[in-house]
Amino acid sequence: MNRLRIISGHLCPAGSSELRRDLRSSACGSTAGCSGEDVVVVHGRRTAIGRAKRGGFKDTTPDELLSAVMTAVLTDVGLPPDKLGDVCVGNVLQPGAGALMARVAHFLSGFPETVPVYTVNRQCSSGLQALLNIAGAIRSRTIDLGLACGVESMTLRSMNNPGDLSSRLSDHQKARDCIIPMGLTSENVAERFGISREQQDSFSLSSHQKAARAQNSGRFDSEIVPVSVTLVDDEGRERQVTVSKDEGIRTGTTLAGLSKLRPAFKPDGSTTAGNSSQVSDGAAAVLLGRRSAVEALGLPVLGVLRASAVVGVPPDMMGIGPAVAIPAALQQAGRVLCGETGNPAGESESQRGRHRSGSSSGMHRSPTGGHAAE
Ligand SMILES: CC(=O)SCCNC(=O)CCNC(=O)[C@H](O)C(C)(C)COP(=O)(O)OP(=O)(O)OC[C@H]1O[C@@H](n2cnc3c(N)ncnc32)[C@H](O)[C@@H]1OP(=O)(O)O
Repeated sequence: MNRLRIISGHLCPAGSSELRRDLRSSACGSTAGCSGEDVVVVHGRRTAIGRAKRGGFKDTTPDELLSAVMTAVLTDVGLPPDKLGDVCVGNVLQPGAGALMARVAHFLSGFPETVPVYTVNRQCSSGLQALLNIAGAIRSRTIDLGLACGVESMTLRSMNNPGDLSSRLSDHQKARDCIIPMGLTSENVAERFGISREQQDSFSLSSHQKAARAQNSGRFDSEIVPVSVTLVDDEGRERQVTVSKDEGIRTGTTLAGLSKLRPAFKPDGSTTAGNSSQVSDGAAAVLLGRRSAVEALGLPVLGVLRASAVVGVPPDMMGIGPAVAIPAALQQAGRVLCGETGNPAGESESQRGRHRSGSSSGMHRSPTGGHAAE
């Protein structure tokens, strides 16, 4: 709820101040202005985010991580699994986008075979796509209740295998751009939008500081499902640990420390281990339903899904996706970001037009789309 309050504080109503109040009341599950057909969020849990290859989940398979959150969400609200109309799992790296892994997790969680499960891969926004798929099935009345999940073990799978691609790739620039390593797409964004190393480091510092404050004051505790796992050390010795804290947060981060780090992807670049997104292992699950069905079962309502948007962006700077998709989702919901001119990072109108007409289909290392839901 606190996060929803903070996010709603970033929004300016497109028309009147009444809209801001509407967002808050619907986020609180109030019935004011609501319909029984609303797609509502009932509950959600996640694992801690583990450091890939060196963290608490390095020896844990993703079906176990997924099963931990699937089980916790239903147990918390007392919902028998046979009430679920469908389960959708977002995954990028596991073979077959994790289809086998998801069905195994499903049975490890005690779900009956009559409840279906499928997986979806929309690169970085695969978990969000799972949520929108479940929401779409609720809206079309295919199901009443569904579980949307996301899971990744970056320890067990590599991002660096592009698979089988056409030799004609080299003839087409956009196609060629799809295999640019993500670190270099980050360098492209920094260069093209003039985001200096200092700006990246100071954003990273403030992100670590905020996350550390939240962790230390226990704000993440209720959303994290503690997972007990076996860890194997370098000598092959096993020990049991319970992972319940995010491992990527560095409480001792300083600007001086960040500024000493070498560029990770390009000798004269500005993306470093300190200001990059990290390589992680973890899982999350969210229970969604039609308001009428949710209320009939006496389940809580955390929020309402009002709008969403998917927008394609150029593959050589795929990281700008959210800057284009969030305003599009807000526009659909009749809201705008405070100070937002609809122009991500100072692009020209013609650039934006090109992005929007771009493909939204994901490619191996360079996702091409942005994704947002409100
Ligand atoms: C939508 C999307 O997110 S798409 C993007 C998907 N994700 C990616 O592409 C991942 C991009 N990131 C990466 O590939 C990796 O994080 C890399 C290559 C940049 C760095 O990988 P690693 O070397 O494993 O990073 P790691 O976190 O271990 O840090 C390496 C060193 O940098 C230094 N360092 C990292 N963070 C900090 C910090 N905040 N302050 C000071 N030093 C730091 C430390 O010396 C650290 O070594 P230590 O852990 O032994 O102390």
